[in-house]
Amino acid sequence: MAKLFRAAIMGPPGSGKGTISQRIAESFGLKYLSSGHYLRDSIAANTEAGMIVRPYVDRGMLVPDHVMTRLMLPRLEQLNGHSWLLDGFPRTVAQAQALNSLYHIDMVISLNIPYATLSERLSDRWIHPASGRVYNMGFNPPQVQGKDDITGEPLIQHDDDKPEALMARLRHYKDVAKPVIDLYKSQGVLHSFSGTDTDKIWPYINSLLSTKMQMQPSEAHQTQTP
Ligand SMILES: Nc1ccn([C@@H]2O[C@H](COP(=O)(O)OP(=O)(O)OP(=O)(O)O)[C@@H](O)[C@H]2O)c(=O)n1
Ligand SMILES: Nc1nc2c(ncn2[C@@H]2O[C@H](COP(=O)(O)OP(=O)(O)O)[C@@H](O)[C@H]2O)c(=O)[nH]1
Repeated sequence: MAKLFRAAIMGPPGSGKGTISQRIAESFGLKYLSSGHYLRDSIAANTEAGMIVRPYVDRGMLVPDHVMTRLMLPRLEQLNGHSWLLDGFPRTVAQAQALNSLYHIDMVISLNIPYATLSERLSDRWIHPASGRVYNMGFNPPQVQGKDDITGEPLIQHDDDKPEALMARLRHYKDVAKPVIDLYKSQGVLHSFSGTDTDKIWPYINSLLSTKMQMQPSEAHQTQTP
């Protein structure tokens, strides 16, 4: 059986995590698990998890670590036997440590995108809430304006994508993400990408994943251990 590959993607809001994750999932067959989509779906469906996390998500606050790990780790258990890519989890060092205690993470992709680019992208971001499919009116517009390509259902914009909310989200992201990035750097699995265009960054990520996913477990282990 091929070696399972476990990866996570990090980056500020609007950095292209969702867009790149969709490409990775399609090109490499990894299961894509976005904690943000999961939380929003749970809230929309009024599940028990949704009711617990709603007060935090509605205020743009982070859900406490013990709640996040209690929700996400069983989801990963359901993906047993699959390679996966996580987006939005782990968000904090405590979440990364909880994940590390159960799984070996092969690769963490970190996206560094300038603030002006993030702000421009998010003001144009439209989402299909049921699937998490992401559109941008300039970069990847839907075939029919305001409608999801696959289902034809209406697209929505998130309130917190407005420029006035973005600066605070970004500052918060930097504070929380830095120690997580440092942790993965110290484990030798961090790969950072900078730029203003997803289409220019994507070939590098594509080729990195092609190389890493072809490696035998013993080779992969040697490169990842500092
Ligand atoms: N580990 C996580 C992931 C998500 N959230 C909550 O879920 C919301 C949405 O998460 P996400 O979709 O990851 O969105 P943002 O980080 O806000 O933005 P983006 O998708 O643009 O990166 C966050 O605001 C936060 O309230 C959380 O508390 N802890
Ligand atoms: N103009 C432009 N928009 C992009 C690019 N890459 C992604 N986007 C759009 O920018 C927005 C944010 O991307 P998304 O993948 O949702 O980022 P995330 O918040 O990190 O998950 C979406 O509307 C994307 O369609 C790019 O290279 N150029």
